[in-house]
Amino acid sequence: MRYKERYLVLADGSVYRGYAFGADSETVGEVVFTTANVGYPESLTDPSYKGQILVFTSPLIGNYGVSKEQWESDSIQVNGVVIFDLTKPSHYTSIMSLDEWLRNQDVPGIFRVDTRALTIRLREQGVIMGAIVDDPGRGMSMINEAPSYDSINFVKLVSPQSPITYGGEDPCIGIIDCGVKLGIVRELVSRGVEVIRYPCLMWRRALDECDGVLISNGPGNPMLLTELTSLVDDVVKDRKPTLGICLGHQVVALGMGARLFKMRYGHRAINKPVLDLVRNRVYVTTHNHGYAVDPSTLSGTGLKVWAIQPDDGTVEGLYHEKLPILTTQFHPEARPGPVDTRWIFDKFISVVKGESGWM
Ligand SMILES: NC(=O)CC[C@H](N)C(=O)O
Repeated sequence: MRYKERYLVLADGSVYRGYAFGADSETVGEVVFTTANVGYPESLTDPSYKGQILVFTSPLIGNYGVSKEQWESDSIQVNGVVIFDLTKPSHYTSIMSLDEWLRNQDVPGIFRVDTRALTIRLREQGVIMGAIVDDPGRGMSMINEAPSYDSINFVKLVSPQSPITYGGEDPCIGIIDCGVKLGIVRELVSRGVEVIRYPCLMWRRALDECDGVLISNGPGNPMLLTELTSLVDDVVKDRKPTLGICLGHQVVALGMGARLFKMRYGHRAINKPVLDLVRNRVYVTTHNHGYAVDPSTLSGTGLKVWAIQPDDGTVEGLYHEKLPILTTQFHPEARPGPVDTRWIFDKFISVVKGESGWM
């Protein structure tokens, strides 16, 4: 089979040549990379990647195909996919190839890109807008016409329209769903509790109806979510046990008065060490974020750092001195990734039941 040529054009004018796979369409998005060497179905369906073109640094992607249990939402969420080598799948659970899946879901991919050169570019100069196109001449005008990634409220696009209930026993956990990964829902459901996902602007109902709330992960620039600061005010007022994951961690920090910043190229990986400063332990964790909390702005917020990323010192976890609030910048549900931090869900439920405190 002959593949047609396709191009990844970056906003700085650089052009990477490759071949087309997936949908026969073109796209624009923020170009980011993940170093995860497995878990491509989970990453591609993670709503936190909405609006981004995802580059896999691992050279072989697609070798075990796609199966439904791996999906973190009901569709592919990335705008486009960049890989080095595309292979035919071989796995007993696979129902289709990566190529077919992207085609079915109208998501374009490009393979045989020099992903090492591209990743060095993104690491050194930072993430950047880009386009996957068949005609490289069109790339720059598409990028110029598209709104920049940082200016779009993607949470609105991935938050559910109405509550979704999963059966279970007391206590009830309300997920304030800014684009929750199904892995987080599964972690809670598997512990036998009642779980309700609420549209993220319906937090008042979540706080009224549930015993504890989880503010979920989600896509885009958290600094645009100013309406969610009222959610944090209500969490403070109600004193309900709260867990914030990734975007949820950023929303809590923002609502408490801390500031956030955009990282040069973020953390997207399944093997990032996180140092637990309270327990003096290191966990290997899953990450997908491009923004982080500025630790110099935490004084006076009541928030304290309990975990950091030892390579660059980024804040990885916060807790409140007086209120039952804990947050993680990393993903305790993993999906994909190691399960070192699943205990956070056990702890959350015991805090909600009043059996222990967070720390
Ligand atoms: N996984 C997430 O929740 C990502 C949060 C936010 N969109 C960021 O990139 O930092």
